[in-house]
Amino acid sequence: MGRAKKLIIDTDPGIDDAMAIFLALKSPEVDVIGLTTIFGNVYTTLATRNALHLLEVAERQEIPVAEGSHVTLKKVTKLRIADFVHGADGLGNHNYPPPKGKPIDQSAASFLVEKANQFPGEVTVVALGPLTNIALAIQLDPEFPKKIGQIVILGGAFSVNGNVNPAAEANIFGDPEAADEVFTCGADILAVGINVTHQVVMTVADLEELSRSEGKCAKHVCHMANLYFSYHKEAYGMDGVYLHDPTAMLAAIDPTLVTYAEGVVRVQTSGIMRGLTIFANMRKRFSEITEWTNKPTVKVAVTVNAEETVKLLMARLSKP
Ligand SMILES: O=c1[nH]cnc2c1ncn2[C@@H]1O[C@H](CO)[C@@H](O)[C@H]1O
Repeated sequence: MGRAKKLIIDTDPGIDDAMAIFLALKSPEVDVIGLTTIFGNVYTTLATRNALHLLEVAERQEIPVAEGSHVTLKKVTKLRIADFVHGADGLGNHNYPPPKGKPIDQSAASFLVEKANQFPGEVTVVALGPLTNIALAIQLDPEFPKKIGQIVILGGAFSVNGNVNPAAEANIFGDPEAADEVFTCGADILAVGINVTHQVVMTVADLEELSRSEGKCAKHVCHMANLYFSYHKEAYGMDGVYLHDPTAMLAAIDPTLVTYAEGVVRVQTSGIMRGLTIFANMRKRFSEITEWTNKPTVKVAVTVNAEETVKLLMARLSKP
């Protein structure tokens, strides 16, 4: 095996974020060099606290946590927080004790820029929340898209309904202006949308199996997961949960788990379809110039090996 891929996780923990973070920490293919935090499932301050808590549970406190933006790219402070999915504390309403660790004295955007400069072309960012920090990194250093290795985005609803409303997926809806800036920045981007993550489900039986494992992270996931399961029962009538963030993380770890199409993605930033992601494939040569013309292309995941994805997540979380 080659050298481990350097990874920064931009995250708003979140129960499925917790699974994805633990998964990365238990995966030899990647070396997690930092966590950056963002609002989304919780406010940014709580995201930072939860990131530090999860590193403590995994006994990986040496990994730096850089706090991200508290507001959207347009400085909007009224945010939509998904406490009804993850609980008021973001981790299933258990009010875990405050972490001992502290975030580093550097913003998320500045940390992202520093690492991209320190290891040009070598750093993968897995973005599990709204894309504000990544957009701020691009504004801070316009060369960031060229210097970052890859950005794997958990976000978007490509040719399917959203989960905030029929148009928009939660992470893109959280900051559509940032998302449009990131999708068109020219970096090597792989977007994993809910059209793909809705195929990857952890069942109650999977959870029970996980709870029998000796893994400390697995046990912690099981402790947190109840509320996430009851939300899916209520919202979708299902006895299982969508593995959004772990699927994006596994696509970064093992790209062969997904197939993708390549084209230009633009994000709707106004009106009733704010947050809509529209992918233009390259098949038609439009006679007119459109908002997609001459923009850099990105990769958008189309299919996923769901069975293998769930299996890998379970195996890795179960490691002691
Ligand atoms: O209904 C919802 N509203 C807001 N956020 C949600 C909802 N369902 C899931 N997520 C969260 O948003 C990301 C995927 O879109 C995931 O991080 C998931 O935990």
